[in-house]
Amino acid sequence: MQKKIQIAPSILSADFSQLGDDIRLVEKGGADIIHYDVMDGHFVPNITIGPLVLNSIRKITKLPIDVHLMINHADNYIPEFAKAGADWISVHVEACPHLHRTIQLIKSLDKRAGVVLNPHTPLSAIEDILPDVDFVLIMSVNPGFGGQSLIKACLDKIARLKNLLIQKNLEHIEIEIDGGVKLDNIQSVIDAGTDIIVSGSGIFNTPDPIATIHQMKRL
Ligand SMILES: O=C(CO)[C@H](O)[C@H](O)COP(=O)(O)O
Repeated sequence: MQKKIQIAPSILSADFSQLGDDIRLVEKGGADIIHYDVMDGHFVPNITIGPLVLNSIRKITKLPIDVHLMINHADNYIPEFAKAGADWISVHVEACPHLHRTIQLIKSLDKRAGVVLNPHTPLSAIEDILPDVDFVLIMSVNPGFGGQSLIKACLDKIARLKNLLIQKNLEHIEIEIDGGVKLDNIQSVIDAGTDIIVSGSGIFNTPDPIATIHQMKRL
């Protein structure tokens, strides 16, 4: 099944003093999705933004907002993120002891549900939850910070996940990558079988983010 590759700028690398303008800019540039990173200072060693900021940006963009929860106790916060305007919500397999229940909670709120794997976590950890999710997010850096280098072994993991989805007749599940994707490595990411490309510094830290998105889309 041929899927359209989608570009999801991660606002972690936006200028928060002009967040609305930066989101409008990437929307104008042809971004398909806005990627929204939530970090709690426990599951990952950094703290970012919560439902309050999400509620504000929901008012200024029509693009789907993809909320990536890098937090412990996700079940306690998912309803609030859903109410604040999330369209997609993903949770880490490493942070959710009752992952099936958490995925069902996301779906009960009519949101697209995703499961996320850290670079060291094997695909076997998500095999049994695959029929319940809409997308799988493969971390290609250790989560917590933007601007890191892509861990190349994660591309092999994407290729193996793609084969697994074909074998299991689950090709409708989308594969998303997050971390270290830039113009100079995006072709290898596409070749591995990725459907959704998250890029933060690779878009916002370039001189012309609109031109960068256009170039990414051309590839
Ligand atoms: O989840 C993340 C970090 O945990 C970010 O979305 C990711 O790192 C994107 O930033 P960059 O493209 O600069 O690597």
